[in-house]
Amino acid sequence: MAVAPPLSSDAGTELSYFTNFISRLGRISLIILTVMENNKLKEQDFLVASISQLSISGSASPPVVARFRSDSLLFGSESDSEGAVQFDLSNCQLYKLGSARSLCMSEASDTNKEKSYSRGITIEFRNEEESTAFHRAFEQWKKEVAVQGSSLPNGIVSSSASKFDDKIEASSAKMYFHYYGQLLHQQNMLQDYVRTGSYYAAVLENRIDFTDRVVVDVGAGSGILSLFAAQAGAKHVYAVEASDMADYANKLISGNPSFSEKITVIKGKVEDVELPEKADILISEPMGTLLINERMLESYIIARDRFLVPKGKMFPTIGRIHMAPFSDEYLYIEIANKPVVDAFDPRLLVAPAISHVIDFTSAKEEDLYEFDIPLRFVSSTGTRVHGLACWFDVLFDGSTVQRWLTTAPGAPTTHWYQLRCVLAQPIYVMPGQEITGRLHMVAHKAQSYTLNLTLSAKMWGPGAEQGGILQTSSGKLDLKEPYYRMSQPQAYPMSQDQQPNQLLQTQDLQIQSHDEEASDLLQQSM
Ligand SMILES: C[S@@+](CC[C@H](N)C(=O)[O-])C[C@H]1O[C@@H](n2cnc3c(N)ncnc32)[C@H](O)[C@@H]1O
Repeated sequence: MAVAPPLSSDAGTELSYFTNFISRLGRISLIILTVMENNKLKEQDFLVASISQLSISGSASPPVVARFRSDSLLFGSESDSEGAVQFDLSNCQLYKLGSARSLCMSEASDTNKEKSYSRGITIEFRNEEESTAFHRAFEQWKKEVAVQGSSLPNGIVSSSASKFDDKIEASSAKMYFHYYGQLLHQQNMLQDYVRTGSYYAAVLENRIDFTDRVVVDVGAGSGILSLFAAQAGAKHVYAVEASDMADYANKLISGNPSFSEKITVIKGKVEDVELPEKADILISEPMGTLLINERMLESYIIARDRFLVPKGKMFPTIGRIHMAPFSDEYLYIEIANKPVVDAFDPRLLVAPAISHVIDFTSAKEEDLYEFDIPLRFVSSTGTRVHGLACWFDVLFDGSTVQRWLTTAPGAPTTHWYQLRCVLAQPIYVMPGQEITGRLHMVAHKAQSYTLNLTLSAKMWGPGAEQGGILQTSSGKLDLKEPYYRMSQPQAYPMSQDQQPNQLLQTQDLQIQSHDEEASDLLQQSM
C-alpha cells in the first residue's frame, strides 16, 4: 500500500500528487490546468467559430452566436436575432467531443418510451476557455429551467424528482457529493494501490472487452477508470459523475491529447442523465465499507438497466460479503455494540468464513434494500466470541483474465480495511460448538444500513441433537456511524515463527499515513 504524502489544502499540490500517481500507475501524462472558479448565472451570448448540423444540411454562416434565452438555446448568425437552430433547454444535452468541440443534441418527443435524439449540431469554439465557459453556462441554464419547470400551482418549487432523490435524504446526498467533489478524497482512493492497481490490471489484461467498445464509467470521480478504459482501446467512454469532481475530470481529460477525444464527461447522476448511445461495458467503483455502504451499488444496477446492452459486461461483475465470528478481548474492552473499521489479524477469527454473493449483472435494485443472511459456523476453538467480522471482494470477470480485488484480513490492506460488528455481550463457545445467528441489514435514507446482528451458541456435547440454544447476544448497529480504530496499536499475541513487533511495525506505518486524516477521510468510509 502506498504511503500517503503529507496532506495539503492547496489544490495545486493535490493536483500534482494526483497526476504523479496517475502517471506512475498508467503512464499517462496529463496537463494540469488552473482550477475553475464558480460562475454565476448571467444572460450571455457566446461567439463560436462555427456550427454544423448533423441531420439538416447547411449551417449558419459565421460569425455564429449561441444565445441563452429563457428556456431555449439558440444558434444563429450574429445578425439573425431569431437564431437558425433552436434547442429546448429542458430536453437537450451537451457533450464535450474535444477541448474546443462539443455536441448539442435534443431528444425527439417521447414516442415509444424509448428516447431517441432527433437533432444535433457540433459546435466549434474558438478556444478551450470559451468552450468551458459555454459548458458552465449550459449547466446553469439547465438547472434554472429544471427549477422553473417544477413550479407548483401554489407557488412552491419542488426539486427535480429522480429515483435517487426519492430514496436518499437531500442532506445526506449533499454531504456525500460534497465529499467526493474534493480532490483530497479522490486522492485517497487513487493512492490505494491495491484498489487502483487492481482496476488497472483488470482493464488492461482484458483489452478485448474494451477495444472498440462503448464504455460507461459509473461515478467517474477523477476519471481514472475512464482513462484506463480509453487506454485499453475503448471506442468511446461516457464518464458520468454527479459531484463537482466532474469539472476537474473534464479538465484532466481534456488536457490529455491522446484520450480526450474518446472520453465525454457528463455531470449528473446516473439515475438522471441521458446518453446518446448504449454501452457495451460498464466500469465502476461503487463499493463502500462492507461492500454496500453508501448505497452506490444501487446506482450501478440502475446504470446497468438504463445504459447497458443486453448481455453487456460489468467491471466489477460480482461482489461477495464474507463473514466469520471473531474473538478480540482488547477491542471489546475498548468498545462494544458498535461497527468498527480497522485492520485486524485473521488469527482472531474463530471459524471459517461464509459468504453472501451479489451478482451485479442480474441483481435487482430492490434486492439491495434489505439483506437477511442466516449465519452458521463451527467454532475451531474454545473462546469468547465478541462479534462478527466482515470483509468483501469483487470479481472482474474478463474474457481473458478473471481478477479479484479483495479486502480480506491478512491480504494487503486497502482503504476499506475490514468491518467488525461488536456485540454488547460476548458468547462463550467450545471447540466444535455450532454458532448460529442472523445478519439482517436494512437500507436507510442516509445512504447506509441498519445492521441487526444475532449470534447464538448452540447446545454442545450430550443433548446437542435436541438443537437447543445455550446463549444469545444481539445488537442493532448503524453502518453509517462506525468507530474508526486507526490510532490504537493492537497488541496481538505473536505466533512463534513471527518476528516480534512485525505486526506492530506494519500498523505504525498505517497510523503514520492515516492518523491525521482518519476521521475526515473515513467519515464516509470510501
Ligand atoms: C468511490 S468513488 C470512485 C471514483 C472513481 N471511479 C475512482 O475509481 O477513483 C465513487 C464516485 O461515484 C460518484 N457517484 C456516486 N453516486 C453517483 C450517482 N448516483 N451518479 C453519479 N455519480 C455518482 C461519487 O461522487 C464518486 O465520485
